[in-house]
Amino acid sequence: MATPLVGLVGWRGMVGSVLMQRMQDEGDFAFIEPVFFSTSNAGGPAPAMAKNEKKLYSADDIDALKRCEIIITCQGGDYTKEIYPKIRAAGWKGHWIDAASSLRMVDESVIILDPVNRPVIDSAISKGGNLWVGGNCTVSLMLMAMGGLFREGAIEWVSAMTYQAASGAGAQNMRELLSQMGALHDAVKVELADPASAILDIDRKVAETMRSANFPKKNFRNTALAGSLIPWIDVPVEHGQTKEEWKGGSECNKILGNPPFRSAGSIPIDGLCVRIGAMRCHSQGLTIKLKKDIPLSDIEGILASANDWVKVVPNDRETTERDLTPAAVTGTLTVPVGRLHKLAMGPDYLGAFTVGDQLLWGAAEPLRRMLRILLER
Ligand SMILES: NC(=O)C1=CN([C@@H]2O[C@H](COP(=O)(O)OP(=O)(O)OC[C@H]3O[C@@H](n4cnc5c(N)ncnc54)[C@H](OP(=O)(O)O)[C@@H]3O)[C@@H](O)[C@H]2O)C=CC1
Ligand SMILES: N[C@@H](CC(=O)OP(=O)(O)O)C(=O)O
Repeated sequence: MATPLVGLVGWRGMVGSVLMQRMQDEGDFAFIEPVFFSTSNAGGPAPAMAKNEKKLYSADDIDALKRCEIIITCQGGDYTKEIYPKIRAAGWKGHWIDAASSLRMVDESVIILDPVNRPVIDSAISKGGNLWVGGNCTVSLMLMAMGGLFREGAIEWVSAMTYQAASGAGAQNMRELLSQMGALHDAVKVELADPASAILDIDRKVAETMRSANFPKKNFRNTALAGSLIPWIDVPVEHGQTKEEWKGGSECNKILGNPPFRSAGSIPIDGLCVRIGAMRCHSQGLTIKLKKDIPLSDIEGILASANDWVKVVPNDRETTERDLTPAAVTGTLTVPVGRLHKLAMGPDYLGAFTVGDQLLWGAAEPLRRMLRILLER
């Protein structure tokens, strides 16, 4: 391919900014002619990565979008729902790479996570596929961690209990989490400075503060996250699940190229999704029913060999406290998996805990890797 025009939409948002940084880190701009789009500042200056296309185009301008051989969008689902049908109706045959969930489950899309499903991607490319959608962050991070056991066909079912960061709810929610932390600290800072103060007085003041009307909680739908948690993510769907929980089963099976979730031949994957006060790392406690008893040392080898980013953390206290936390993982591509041990239910039940940065492998990284796969064909 000659240097292709690649349209970038949503590049200044939270996911888009992480994507731009990763593309710069990996030298991706050397292989493309970027064309930057905006929903709010058409005609303004494009960012520093621009080469010949120095101004921002309107993200609604179908003719400008159609010039691009590849479009990457992190603008969000509403944008995708409006523009994708229009650009296809206008006859555009280029590659659309999307962070939003809107097109994940349509027949013609592939959910991209190439360290896990490169054969599914390659097969779609050979058949002329041109719609590539990043997976849900929790799903992608679980598959990056457990990809080895899925690849070996060793898993009968998975229950994933999640501990999801504020970033998954958006930039405003990250800010609100910090405001909540600050408000709680402010409420008791005098008592904290006095070593003789009573801890139960501090606790009572903290509880009163998080329940008070002026506690900053608009973005979290009037619920405290700091000092608390929220066991509900996204809208309700069928079977008592939230949409985030439904994505676990539906998207995992699609990524792996299995029959659809809840149909014969698919892997049951289900659990409860919970928002906690981490900034941008999602964690998950996994219960895995294996098809047979596999020795723990073999399991560790299978998991560690699956891709270059998964890291098996020994099941000891010191290493776990050091390496298997959001604080250790945030801002990195490493996906540690640890607490590996056989559960009391039997030798074919595996317990595991994994952590991953939901803006990297959970959002931006699969998109830029898909771009490179298309450029390197
Ligand atoms: N947050 C997440 O964890 C994940 C999100 N996604 C998907 O990515 C989409 C985008 O998410 P996210 O990046 O969090 O959304 P953001 O709200 O951060 O950015 C979306 C757009 O908002 C506009 N915008 C308005 N004000 C600002 C501002 N002050 N700073 C930056 N941008 C601003 C920008 O468009 P413009 O430049 O045109 O004005 C930007 O592209 C989501 O809708 C979702 O579909 C996917 C996986 C994970
Ligand atoms: N829903 C996820 C974030 C997200 O954007 O997911 P999706 O890409 O499936 O819409 C969370 O709250 O953590």
